Amino acid sequence: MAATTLTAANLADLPADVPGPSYDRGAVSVGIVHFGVGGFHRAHQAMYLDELMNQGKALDWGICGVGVLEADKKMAEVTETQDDLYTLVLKHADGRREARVIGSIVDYLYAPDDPEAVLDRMTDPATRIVSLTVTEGGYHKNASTGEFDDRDPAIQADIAAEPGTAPRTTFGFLVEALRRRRDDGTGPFTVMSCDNIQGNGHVAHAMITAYARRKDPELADWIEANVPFPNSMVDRITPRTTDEDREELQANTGIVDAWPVVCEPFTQWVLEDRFAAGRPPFEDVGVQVVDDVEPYELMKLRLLNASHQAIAYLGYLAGYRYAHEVAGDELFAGFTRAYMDREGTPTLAPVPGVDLDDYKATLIERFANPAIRDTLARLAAESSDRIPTWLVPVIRINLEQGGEIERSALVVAAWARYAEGVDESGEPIEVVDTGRAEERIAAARRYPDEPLAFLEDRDLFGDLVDDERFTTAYRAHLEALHTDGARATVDALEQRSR
Ligand SMILES: NC(=O)c1ccc[n+]([C@@H]2O[C@H](COP(=O)([O-])OP(=O)(O)OC[C@H]3O[C@@H](n4cnc5c(N)ncnc54)[C@H](O)[C@@H]3O)[C@@H](O)[C@H]2O)c1
Ligand SMILES: O=P(O)(O)OC[C@@H](O)[C@@H](O)[C@H](O)[C@H](O)CO
Repeated sequence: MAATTLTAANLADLPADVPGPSYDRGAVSVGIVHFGVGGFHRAHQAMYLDELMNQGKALDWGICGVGVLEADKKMAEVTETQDDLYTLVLKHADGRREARVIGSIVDYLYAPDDPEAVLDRMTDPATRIVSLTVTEGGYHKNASTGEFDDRDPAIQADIAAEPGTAPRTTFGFLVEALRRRRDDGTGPFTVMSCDNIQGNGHVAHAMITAYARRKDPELADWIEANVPFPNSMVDRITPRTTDEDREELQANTGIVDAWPVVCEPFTQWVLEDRFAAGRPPFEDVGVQVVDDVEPYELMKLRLLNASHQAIAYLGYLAGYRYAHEVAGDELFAGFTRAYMDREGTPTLAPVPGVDLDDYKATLIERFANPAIRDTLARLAAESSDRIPTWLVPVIRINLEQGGEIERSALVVAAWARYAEGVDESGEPIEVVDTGRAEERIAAARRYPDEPLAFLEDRDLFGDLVDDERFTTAYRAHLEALHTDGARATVDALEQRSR
């Protein structure tokens, strides 16, 4: 098969079964600036925009991506070489692949190279939405107090900088751009968070205004009064792109793409309709535009994301390395479903139009899709941002209402066991937890002398360490994980609760 390097000039040479943009990309203008162009943004928001553009709509809502981290340099290089084009490959469970080339991202700026160019884009009146997928850690929210946490050195540098100085962080760019737009009368843009955070819009609002208040209280008041931060629930399992994905794409289609995205066929986006200066007609491509996103996002975070945590640590300790292996193992699938039914679901309000039994069954099927090859390492990274956000609220509510906590306690214990950094076969585990890995590993290794040491961090767990019902379950599970291993511990728990 002839090789086609993915560039604008080569779009006409794409194979017949890989559609490219049907619209004239030259006619697309930027309306959205997006921070955090990673796998998920390219599989989700940019795909929805591309679908709209294929319908001849939203051509004034093109995306300009922005990267603020050193690690984003690679994305800058690839977007430059490929005219911002990339291939999105849906992997069906039966082995089928569906590929298409996405054209909705039309520019990419690597902020450290030219911060003023980013601010120029953000202050252009044509920019009406600034969207974010900057991970849970990108919001600087202290999980325990719920307050803005200014300990990140880059955030501290941006707070200390004089007004008008080029920022380094996402918050720095947002607030400086809003200051300039207020001062020159351009007016606000909408800040649209698409991260997996409960109340992602509310959190973005609270943290960004808290940051702004540290720099300029009047500006913070203006942001409070003028900038909308709609909440959203976003869903599509998007693993990291691997070299095998690149090679497979080339072998199947001839397309040479330095950074394609692979993901599951399922996709969902539920979005609140609060925008300062208009929005694309998202509902025309299946986005659910609703008044209140909360029931949907709690359902997703406490069932899907919290279950991912259950799968990650227990599965890894048991010797698995991929999510589908764990979800395909009856014991672990049963445990995960029981967590959902007995601990996650009782904390949820009814979700309009959703049958939760179907939803949960579909989740196990999605996790079990063997084509996705989502690694447990991805799911087990950044645990300090994830367990407190998704699982600790479930535990708290169940403790308050006398509900079950056994399985959640086992997941937390499995995190502690995983954070010791050695698996059940004595192999080292790479614990990825930005800014916290060393401290988490040290706390985990205080077992067995201090069995509750891992829970003592109140930033992460609040007062769980003081709750005897929780600590009794946690201690027993942690001990069982050490003496019997993950599989036997899960098995014993499931036998007991039959
Ligand atoms: N991958 C998924 O399955 C999935 C699904 C739903 C939602 N999400 C959300 O999207 C986020 C990103 O996931 P991804 O798969 O694209 O990850 P990724 O690693 O591919 O990309 C993450 C992007 O965020 C940027 N980023 C990270 N920390 C940042 C910070 N402090 N400030 C600014 N930018 C920062 C990175 O530079 C990168 O561009 C997740 O954390 C989650 O909230 C992901
Ligand atoms: O990407 P994170 O850090 O929010 O969480 C890891 C996974 O649970 C998550 O990426 C899921 O795959 C995703 O939320 C599915 O929509």
